[in-house]
Amino acid sequence: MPSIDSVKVAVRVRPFSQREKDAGSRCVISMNSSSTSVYDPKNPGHMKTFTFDLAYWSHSEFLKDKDGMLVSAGSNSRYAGQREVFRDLGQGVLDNAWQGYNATLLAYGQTGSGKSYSMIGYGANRGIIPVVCEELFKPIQNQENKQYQVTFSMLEIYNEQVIDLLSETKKPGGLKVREDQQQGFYVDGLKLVPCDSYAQIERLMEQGTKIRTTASTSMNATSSRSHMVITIQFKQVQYEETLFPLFNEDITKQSIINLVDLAGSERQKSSGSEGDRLREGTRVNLSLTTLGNVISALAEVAMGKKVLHIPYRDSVLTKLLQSALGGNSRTIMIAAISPADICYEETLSTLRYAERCKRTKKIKNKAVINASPMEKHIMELKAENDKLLSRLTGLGNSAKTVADETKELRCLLAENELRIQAIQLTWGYRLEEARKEWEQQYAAESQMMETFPYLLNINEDPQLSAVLKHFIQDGTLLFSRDPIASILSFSILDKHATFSNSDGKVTIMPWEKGKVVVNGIPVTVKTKLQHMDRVILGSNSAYLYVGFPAERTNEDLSRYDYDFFQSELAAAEGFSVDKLGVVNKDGKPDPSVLAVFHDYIKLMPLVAEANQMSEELKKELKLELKVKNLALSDSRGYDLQKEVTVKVTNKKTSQVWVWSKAKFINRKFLMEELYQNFLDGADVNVDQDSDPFWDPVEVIHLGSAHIWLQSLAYCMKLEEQTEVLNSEGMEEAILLINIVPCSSDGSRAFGEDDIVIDPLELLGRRIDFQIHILQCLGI
Ligand SMILES: Nc1ncnc2c1ncn2[C@@H]1O[C@H](COP(=O)(O)OP(=O)(O)OP(=O)(O)O)[C@@H](O)[C@H]1O
Repeated sequence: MPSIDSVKVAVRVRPFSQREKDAGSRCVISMNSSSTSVYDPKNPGHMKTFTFDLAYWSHSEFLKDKDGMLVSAGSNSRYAGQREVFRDLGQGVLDNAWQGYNATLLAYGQTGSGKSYSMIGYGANRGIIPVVCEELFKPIQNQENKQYQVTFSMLEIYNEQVIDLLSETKKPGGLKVREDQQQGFYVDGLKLVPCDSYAQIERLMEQGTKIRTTASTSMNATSSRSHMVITIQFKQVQYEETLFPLFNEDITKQSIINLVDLAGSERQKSSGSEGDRLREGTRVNLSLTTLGNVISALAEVAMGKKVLHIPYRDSVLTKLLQSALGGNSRTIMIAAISPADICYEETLSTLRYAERCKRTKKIKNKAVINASPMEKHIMELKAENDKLLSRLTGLGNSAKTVADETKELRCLLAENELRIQAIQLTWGYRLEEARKEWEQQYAAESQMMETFPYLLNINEDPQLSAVLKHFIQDGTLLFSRDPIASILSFSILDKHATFSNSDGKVTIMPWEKGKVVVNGIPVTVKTKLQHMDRVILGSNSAYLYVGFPAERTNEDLSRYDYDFFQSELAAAEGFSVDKLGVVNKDGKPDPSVLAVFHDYIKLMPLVAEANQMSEELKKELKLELKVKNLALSDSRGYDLQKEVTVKVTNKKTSQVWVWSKAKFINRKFLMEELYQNFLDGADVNVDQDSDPFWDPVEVIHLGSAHIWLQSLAYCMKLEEQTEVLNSEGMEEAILLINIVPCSSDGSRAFGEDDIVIDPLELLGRRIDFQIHILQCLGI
């Protein structure tokens, strides 16, 4: 009997991050039973309320217990920890699996909103995936007369390519998604590893995370741009005593559990970049956009509208999740949100997305108890043997022809029995092989760690940090793009740097043009490394150097996170919180200054990568981060006094334009797409209108400045002045000018140190200046 079930939606709000705390963020979320309200920080009276199946308050009222678990602080606390979330959502997935139903769990939300925390977890706070896997094996160990077959697979979808996270061999272009009448869509060649214990799954997840980290570095992307799909196939096999031993096995149920950690949702439309003409064209995350379209179409169906086409086939993710979304699976979505006012727009869009999912509830997926193709095959063979047996029994022994037929039937019977045996043997054999493989890998790494110094990768995504180790064995290690060295990284040159390990010392020697930074300082000569040195190779590959075992103490490696590396680099380049100035009465930096600082260090590696891509693609551009002073209160009502922008200079024509942070991030995705095509050998000659590096719309050439006299309601503020040589070799000034409305009394809303230029003054000098208007606020 098919069971009718629906899509379940839960929302979870996390605690403030350090950045949000530093920036003095306010919480804009409140929860009451299953309803979640979000307040507009710019218009506090305005509130929007959503109702989902479940709402988890994980923002406050918690404490850390002795094992490091976050638990509720007292009996009145509303805090929902990992245990509560598992109880409501994970347990259901498990129960489904035991009953033979498919189940799918999706986590949706902007980068850093807590998707991985809920799905995978951090340290003692284990998420749904590990607990589901562990719990799955518990009853298994206590049962007799039953065999349970669990296979595990882990894949990543990045830019519509499927990467097998359990396979060391990387297929160019990724694995293919194919369609089969019976199975639907499946990934051809995906490694399905048989498992018989939770420990094994834990190791596989570790291994998968390593490959994910390598892939994320080589593809020049953080994990927040890829979807991770873990699939567990769970098969229950019952043994029954029968007269014929080979017919003992009876496969009862099979369930497929998909656990999906989706890419950061803000990538759908990099908010704040709406005005950008290139935004619509972005295919940065086709899968996430298509998922939204599929959900919308399903929601329309649910509302009784006629929908001719549900676009499952438009992306890899929706192909793989087709049955989960509209068919044979029970589906749960967790919408992860940040509590902070600065994330208001993203939070609202996450909740709207979740609301659309909720509407698809009415679709009522038809969950059906499954039988696998292999089981079907065994059943067919058994059925055939049943027939052969009854024919055999019906035959007498007398006539010769009958004797011949009997012989033939017995042969067929034996053949089928052997086939059944082969299928059944495969499982045990595969299980043993898989176990041997991971044991070997584990032993090899442990031994290396006890012998050699190594480089530990540091990633922006905490899930992917400190998972890769590059051992520096006796002799030399060449860091290169060579895949054999398993260091495939963007902006790492064919010959980048050489590490040498001799006489108990490790040194690094950059090759010509190979960018190497140690502890924030660029190095060009052979340099000795000390235990815990921070090494950045190329534009953005960060590693912590862990010295010889004798040098190690019990230091806390987690202190050297990605932000630490970037802050150190920024400080070495002369940028620090102190330099930004603004302090409060208590002498502490103003939260807005901290926010600008965090933005700056977050954008630094991205700008370095963009410059690297520009160089390789011969775009002749120079990108630089600039901290811009905003008016104390500007037309957008921002109370920030500073903002980070990216200034782009065309080195050939000296044209200059400035991108907002959001626009730069959006453009950077598009640059990466172009760069990936370049790496794949495709033609990357695009016209200027579709060139993500180029931004002619933003550059307004004023042949003369007199147009500004038409409206004296605006003032111009000189941001920066650059002297350049024009095509005739004459010195020319480029003024970066910010235009803001004058306040009503005619005074200008600028800080004391700002140079405010009068349009009239410009008019007098129009012949001497080529003027690029960079931002026209409020116009
Ligand atoms: N419920 C929670 N309780 C405590 N800390 C949390 C919670 N949710 C998230 N965090 C913390 O917030 C940070 C960001 O969370 P997480 O890595 O899960 O985000 P994400 O949405 O998966 O981001 P990405 O898209 O980059 O993978 C982490 O440091 C995590 O420990």
